[in-house]
Amino acid sequence: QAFLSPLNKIPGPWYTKFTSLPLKWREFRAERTTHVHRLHLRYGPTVRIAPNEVAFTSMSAVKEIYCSGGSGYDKTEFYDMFKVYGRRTMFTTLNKDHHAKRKRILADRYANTNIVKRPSLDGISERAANFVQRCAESVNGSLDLYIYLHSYAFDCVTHHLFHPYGADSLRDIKDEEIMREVTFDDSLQNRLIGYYSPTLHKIFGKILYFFAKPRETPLADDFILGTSSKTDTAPFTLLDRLHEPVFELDELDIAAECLDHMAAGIDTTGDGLCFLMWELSQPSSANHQRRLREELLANPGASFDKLPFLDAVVMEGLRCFPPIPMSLPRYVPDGGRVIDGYSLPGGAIVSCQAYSVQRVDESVFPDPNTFKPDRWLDGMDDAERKRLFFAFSNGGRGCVGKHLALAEMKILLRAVYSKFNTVPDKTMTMTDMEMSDQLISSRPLGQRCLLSFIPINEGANSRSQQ
Ligand code: HEM
Repeated sequence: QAFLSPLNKIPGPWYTKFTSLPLKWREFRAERTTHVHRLHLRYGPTVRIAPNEVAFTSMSAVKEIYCSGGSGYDKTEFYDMFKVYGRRTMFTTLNKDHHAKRKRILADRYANTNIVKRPSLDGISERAANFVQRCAESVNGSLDLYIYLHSYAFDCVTHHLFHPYGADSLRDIKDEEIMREVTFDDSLQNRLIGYYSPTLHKIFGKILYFFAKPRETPLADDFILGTSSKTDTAPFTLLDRLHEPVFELDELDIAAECLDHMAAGIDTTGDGLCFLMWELSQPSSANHQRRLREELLANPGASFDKLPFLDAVVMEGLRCFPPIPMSLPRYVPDGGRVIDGYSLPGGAIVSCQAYSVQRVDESVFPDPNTFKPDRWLDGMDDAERKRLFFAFSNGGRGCVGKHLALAEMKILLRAVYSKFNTVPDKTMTMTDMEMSDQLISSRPLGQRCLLSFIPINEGANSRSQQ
């Protein structure tokens, strides 16, 4: 059968005609993203990565797979691994009609007009101030950003879901424990075995426990189950919307949706900021850090979304270090489709990964592995760059939390870099910051990121403003 597959015309290593084992091996080793990227560099923008799976990086493929008909092709059962409390949430619905129904309920709370409302933004700013307080306390030592940026993201996302019942993990150790439980989860291998071989997982589940831990988040479950039943949260919150009787969602549906959004909001924003601040702290970025500070100090009253260099820094951070760098798998619809000139049968799995989409086409992103915020300030070809920006995916199933995430990132960076220089702690190694893929997101391998915060004194201020 392998010899007759319509995918045989697609470039790729010979073994992908017969087996997906090399790909699965990389997944188990938390290295899928770089494996797929290397295949793109060797075989081009379209590459076969397994007998029934093809990866793309072109703009036309992104449009076809993720945007055709509004929300693109249906998701694959890969997303079953993210089901919570046995329920399907907006993120885990596979079929686009089911998805559209749920999105109609939720989208309003994530619209930019809702995010920029005072009580929503004030909550983010307060949490950024709590973070800066941590930085100030660490002066003359170092701060583990990995921990505290995840705390910041946890506090911000739960503020948006539950205010006034959001978490306060930057100041309260009990809430920090919840964040640690979610963030230090190590269930990748266990969940992959459950997905690829449910029978093996069932038979050896108990023995497996000692080698590959399942996902267990009792503290987070308690927090969500306790909080999602509240009916008096602020009007801008997601929970307020979910409780509207007209939607007829039961308690478990509501809890599952909230847990999903909480998880979606912690690692993504936390890791995105972590990789970005690490990069900004490198000697090679000293100039970027200086320019960022100059812009912030020269415009103390400007809105966080009206600062061009800050925007460029965030865009370039998400381009170089997309928190979800990995393939977002979709099924080719019945009847088959042609993508980038290749005929694909219905049921084939196709995907794009942000890490490669944002790197492979060097005519749009020259010198793709270098962090260069200025590329986003060059008016030429701006539309091309934005069309290939895939960190939040694209189309109707793209990230609903995008505006919230961008507000959190910019408000935090403004608060920090208006007050401090950052440099890496001497104990950090480059290996600590290598990508370690999880099911869909990637985190720093060492799960630590120590930086030193050096306050900007008045003298330095006036020098940098000259
Ligand atoms: C920098 C931060 C973030 C990045 C890079 C990011 C990226 C993404 C990506 C790539 C997807 C599509 C996943 C797929 O198709 O499999 C997605 C979906 C989603 N994101 Fe985010 N995200 C971020 C922050 C957030 C935040 C703060 C929230 C909010 C609470 C959030 C909630 C969601 C939800 C609910 C979905 C599912 C959307 C749907 O299926 O319609 N994300 N995100």
